[in-house]
Amino acid sequence: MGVRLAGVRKSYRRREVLAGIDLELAPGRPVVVVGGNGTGKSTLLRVAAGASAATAGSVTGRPGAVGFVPGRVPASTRMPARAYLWHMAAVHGTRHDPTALLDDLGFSGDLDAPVARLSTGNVQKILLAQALGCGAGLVVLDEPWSGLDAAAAAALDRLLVEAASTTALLVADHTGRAAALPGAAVFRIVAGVLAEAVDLPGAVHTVVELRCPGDPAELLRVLPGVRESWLGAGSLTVRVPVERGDGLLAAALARGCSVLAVRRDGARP
Ligand SMILES: Nc1ncnc2c1ncn2[C@@H]1O[C@H](COP(=O)(O)OP(=O)(O)OP(=O)(O)O)[C@@H](O)[C@H]1O
Repeated sequence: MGVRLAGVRKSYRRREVLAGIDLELAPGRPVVVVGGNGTGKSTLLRVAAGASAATAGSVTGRPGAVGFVPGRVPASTRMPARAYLWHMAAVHGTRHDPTALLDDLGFSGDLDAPVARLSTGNVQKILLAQALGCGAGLVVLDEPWSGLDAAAAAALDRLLVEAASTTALLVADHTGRAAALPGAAVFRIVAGVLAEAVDLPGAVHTVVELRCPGDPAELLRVLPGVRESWLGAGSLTVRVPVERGDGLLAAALARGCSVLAVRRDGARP
């Protein structure tokens, strides 16, 4: 059994960032979250990893040890790198040598220097080593390729392919590398909920301009297949894969929208 997020919501003050996330994380099906800045990727990852509490909903089946690379460097990294790795290994309750992955990743810094004084790429390698080297049942990685040189990035590709078959994996990534993992399911967060898998390059889309009653964010949660949306003066424009166009139109009409324009948008690069 994997890790299950059900109806997960997260608000900061009155702003709801996650508005009902349902997600299953299990070995063999790495889940990749892509999308624009501020859509809630890091928030979702923190909640899944147990680093932040959901406002509502549940996360069940989370294993005792979670390997987590946060989007921001944690304060504990004032510790020397070696001490930090052993500290994290103790936190994870593992007997694995936490420095073992550093060679694979091409770590070139001083293990006795405080993590915070290492170069950006070497800090990232320390964070990856503690997350991937502890035998965790769940690994959550926020932009794991960030700051890595080409050799380290390729090494991480290999490590993740290996990890994904035995470990539940949740990755936020804008480089496109995680989406290439075998069996990857790719999602976007649209209006606080997970939207369907992102299309492969070359997919043909329909763009529909609508005038709709009510809250557009609320509507976007129920319109099927939306890949992108734009708010105009009194209109909402959405892009859907061409095969989802009819379903989108039917759902929009059922919600009282009128259709202002429909165009075929051709292949995207
Ligand atoms: N601790 C916090 N307190 C208040 N607001 C927060 C906090 N963390 C995130 N937010 C807000 O929640 C929203 C989602 O942020 P989040 O970092 O999850 O987005 P993201 O998709 O990971 O963005 P990016 O691609 O820029 O990293 C943003 O509007 C952000 O300002």
